[in-house]
Amino acid sequence: MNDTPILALQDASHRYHGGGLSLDGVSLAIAAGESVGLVGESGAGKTTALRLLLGLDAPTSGAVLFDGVPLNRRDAAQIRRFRSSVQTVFQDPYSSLDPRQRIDRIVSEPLRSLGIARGRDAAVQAASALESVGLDADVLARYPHEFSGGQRQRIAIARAIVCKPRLLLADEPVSALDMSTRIQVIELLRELRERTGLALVMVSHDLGAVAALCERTVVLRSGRVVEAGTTRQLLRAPAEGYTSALIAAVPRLPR
Ligand SMILES: Nc1ncnc2c1ncn2[C@@H]1O[C@H](COP(=O)(O)OP(=O)(O)OP(=O)(O)O)[C@@H](O)[C@H]1O
Repeated sequence: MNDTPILALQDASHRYHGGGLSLDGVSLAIAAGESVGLVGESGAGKTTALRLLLGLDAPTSGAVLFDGVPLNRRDAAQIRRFRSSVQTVFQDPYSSLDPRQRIDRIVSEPLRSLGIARGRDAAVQAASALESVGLDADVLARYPHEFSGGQRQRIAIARAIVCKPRLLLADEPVSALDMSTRIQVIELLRELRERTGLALVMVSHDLGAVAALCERTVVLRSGRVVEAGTTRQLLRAPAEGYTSALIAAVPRLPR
């Protein structure tokens, strides 16, 4: 069995141009099939950590390791492997789908850009990805504006899983949705993970969503990890006052 994490931050720090440290010596590893929640108050560094994990920004010091090897944006072969293994879902399903493209083009885009499939093969795989998020193949010829927020987030998830990645990085994937849609999308992500073994890193303000989806939770404050452990343990008996305050800020959380 291969124990090397799929993706890891190794003592990673990051500084935006002209600013202070947005991330300060963070280590975090995600192994196959794991689910990790990243929580913390606004400005804690959650999105920065996710941007480093996605290779969108490079750490100022420390490293991002993909399958144990430092991620190098200039290594085209590695980046191609990375993109077929690590996919992402963003917060806003209204801005994340190109309004001028039909759903079949949107969902099959990773297959074409990664050279995995084209034409009829890509269409078949897109239809299958849509089916696995609970949408019929008849949505393929339609455009994003014809769908609700929850349906759009399903389409974004279909696009993310069409190339059968090992890890999904999700930045507030349910925050823009109303409560009942939120529960459905959480249930969909949970079911996808169970069925495919997809690993998940989720940034969320919603500790209820983290409790439902993530076995482990990492708490960030001012760019540092202040607490990390199983989500169950952390929610029941937080070691840090900061974590207790985050929990107390959530109106109704299953305990
Ligand atoms: N593009 C940027 N340029 C300069 N500073 C930035 C930039 N983006 C974020 N920062 C700063 O980096 C720090 C971490 O921000 P980050 O967005 O990672 O936090 P976050 O935990 O995701 O917050 P939120 O929950 O509000 O999205 C903050 O102090 C923020 O002001």
